[in-house]
Amino acid sequence: MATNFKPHLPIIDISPLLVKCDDPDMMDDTGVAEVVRKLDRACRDVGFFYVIGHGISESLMRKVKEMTHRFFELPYEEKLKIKITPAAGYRGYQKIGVNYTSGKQDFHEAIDCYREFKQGKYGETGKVLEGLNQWPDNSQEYKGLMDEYIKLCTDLSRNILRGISLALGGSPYEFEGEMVGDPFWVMRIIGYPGVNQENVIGCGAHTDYGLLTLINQDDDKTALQVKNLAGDWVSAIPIPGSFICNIGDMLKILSNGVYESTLHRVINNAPLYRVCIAFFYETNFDAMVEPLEIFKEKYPGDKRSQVPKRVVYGEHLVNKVQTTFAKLLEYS
Ligand SMILES: N=C(N)NCCCC[C@H](N)C(=O)O
Ligand SMILES: O=C(O)CCC(=O)C(=O)O
Ligand SMILES: [Fe+2]
Repeated sequence: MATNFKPHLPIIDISPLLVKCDDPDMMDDTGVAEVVRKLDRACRDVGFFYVIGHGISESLMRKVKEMTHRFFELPYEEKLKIKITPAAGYRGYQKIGVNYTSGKQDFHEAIDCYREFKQGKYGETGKVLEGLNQWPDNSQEYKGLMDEYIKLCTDLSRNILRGISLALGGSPYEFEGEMVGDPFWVMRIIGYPGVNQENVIGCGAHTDYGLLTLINQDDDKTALQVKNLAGDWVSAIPIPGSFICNIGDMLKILSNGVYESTLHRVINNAPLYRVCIAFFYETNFDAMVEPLEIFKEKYPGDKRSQVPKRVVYGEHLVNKVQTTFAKLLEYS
């Protein structure tokens, strides 16, 4: 890494927030107030930031990526043993070209996972995603590691959202009430072969669907690009040990449009295979998501900002999944 390296996205050390995150008066702490101020700036300016001081060990983050590289190195026949299908609740492995974004094929392969839930819990909408996550059966180790990782990412997301809740001028707990008390999560374990052409897109431009995303990416390739306020694509250069954190569609709605979900895409022009583990922290699956009263009062909105419409999160997710995999049956 060049010594004059200057990332385009803010870097936020959230350790002061984590120390105090169970104290309702955390905002009285000057360290917390400083983190909150930085979160507000980052969420208003670009909607993407690096998180350091997050308490998840760099060795665990690295192990997750190493095991993922090992999985994608397996022969296709092996990987296809845990193939994604509608009957499996859209959980499991998809080969390159199966995933579509805005009607175009993406150049990545992935394992998709969702929080598991009891059959029937979320009615007709939920049925689409019913099933158990699929892991290579010769690797209890991978599943065990990822279960631990998911637990840590869930706690971390909730704690970052306490800071974001304060940043919006609320109590620390605005994102833990009725709509978010039982958070759903999604995880995509993604592999992008290196390609030598500018026009092969690893993942087309999109916003994320939920509240908050935590991205754990390889340290030695730059591929994720973020659209900034000026409309330019800026690279999210890897910072070892950090997560890249970004805002999703549900946070935009809950915040009454004060924080935007930011467009991003992936182009891996490196000669090397890149992996990324994207963890998506979401609202309750069956939540009717609409701007929170407190933020409607604080930010009545001006003519520029369109007030976001309300949506049942599970319906938003299922719509996205079905569009993404509209061509799935042609591949099985
Ligand atoms: N769960 C989330 N956020 N997944 C993001 C995937 C984005 C690409 C997908 N093909 C799409 O068209 O949305
Ligand atoms: O590969 C990445 O860095 C990001 C992937 C992503 O944006 C997504 O899966 O939603
Ligand atoms: Fe994304």
